[in-house]
Amino acid sequence: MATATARPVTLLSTVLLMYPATLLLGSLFSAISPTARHSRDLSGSSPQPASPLAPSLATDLHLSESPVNYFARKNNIFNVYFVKIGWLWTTAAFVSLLIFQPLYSSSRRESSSQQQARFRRTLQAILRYALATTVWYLATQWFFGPAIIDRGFIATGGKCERALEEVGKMTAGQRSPTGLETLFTAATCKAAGGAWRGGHDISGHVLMLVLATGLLAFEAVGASACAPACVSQVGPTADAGRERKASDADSTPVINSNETGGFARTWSLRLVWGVVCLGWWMLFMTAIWFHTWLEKWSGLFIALSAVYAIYILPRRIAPLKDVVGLPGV
Ligand SMILES: CCCCCCCCCCCCCCCC(=O)SCCNC(=O)CCNC(=O)[C@H](O)C(C)(C)COP(=O)(O)O
Ligand SMILES: Nc1ncnc2c1ncn2[C@@H]1O[C@H](COP(=O)(O)O)[C@@H](OP(=O)(O)O)[C@H]1O
Repeated sequence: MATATARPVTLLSTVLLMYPATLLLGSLFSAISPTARHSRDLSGSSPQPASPLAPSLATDLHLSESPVNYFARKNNIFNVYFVKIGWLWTTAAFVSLLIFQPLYSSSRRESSSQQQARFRRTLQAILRYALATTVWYLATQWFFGPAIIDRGFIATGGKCERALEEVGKMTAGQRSPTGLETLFTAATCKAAGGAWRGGHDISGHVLMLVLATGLLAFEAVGASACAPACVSQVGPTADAGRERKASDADSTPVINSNETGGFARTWSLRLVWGVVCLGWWMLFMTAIWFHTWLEKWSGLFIALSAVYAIYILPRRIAPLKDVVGLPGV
């Protein structure tokens, strides 16, 4: 058992390297692509120096207003309907695994110990999802007030520029607006027409996309690895499946439900891998068009640490494994 889990640790850690590789590739593309260079030329009026190491292309260069590339627009359809509600897609894909993968739900007859094992496995999968969700939520949505990303931004000297000016004008002579900046989050700042500038703005896109694709990929690989064994266990449904092959004419309700199960199983995996692939593509786009190197890498660092802690560390630390489990085991 020890060797069975030890080998994948190295393999899985290596697979995680595809994330930094994606950011590197994106930054490289951004540096050498004539289109990206053209974007930088257009932004000559930007207050920020434009280089792959300098603050944000799209965030500061207003690519959403004069986009050269479709994916450099903040309002591109994939950003609006996929990334901006990315955790909803992640949740839907994850839930589809729980419902349709035989690892978690099975129509075959089981002993009570098998049922208990399945129940425990499902709870552990939900716990892994809850841990990843908590990281996402605290980092990007709420952390006893503004999210960690927003707090980090303000702590490193960032502020809501235009909005502060407005508030400053309104309250001139009455009270200092300086303290107000801590009241803002990136979302409220932008909603108030302000510009979120100055500090270290950890990329929420990178953080969420790495966390979501990591979570789904590990869970899908685990569920797929088990699928053949889970489905081919001897049992009434499995027997029916074999009969189905022998005689197509002899369809029974059990056989149909088996077929429906296979269809749902396949499509739930397709949904998961679809979300993972699109997530990776949008990560690549963020790497090319948005943020500074450091902001992308800090987003990556937080997300990869979480993925490592949830999916790889338990392979090394047995008590942790007993609690969160491993996908497919
Ligand atoms: C101390 C203990 C605290 C415990 C906290 C527990 C938190 C549990 C939260 C439970 C929420 C579960 C929600 C699950 C269902 C959903 O997914 S609904 C949410 C749908 N919303 C999204 O998917 C939003 C995703 N978008 C973002 O996160 C951001 O837009 C972004 C991608 C990070 C980018 O942000 P920008 O503003 O564009 O920079
Ligand atoms: N791949 C992508 N496609 C479109 N917009 C992106 C993007 N990656 C980042 N952005 C935009 O860049 C800004 C900073 O993103 P983040 O900090 O989450 O990485 C956000 O702008 P808005 O907040 O104005 O929508 C976000 O929508």
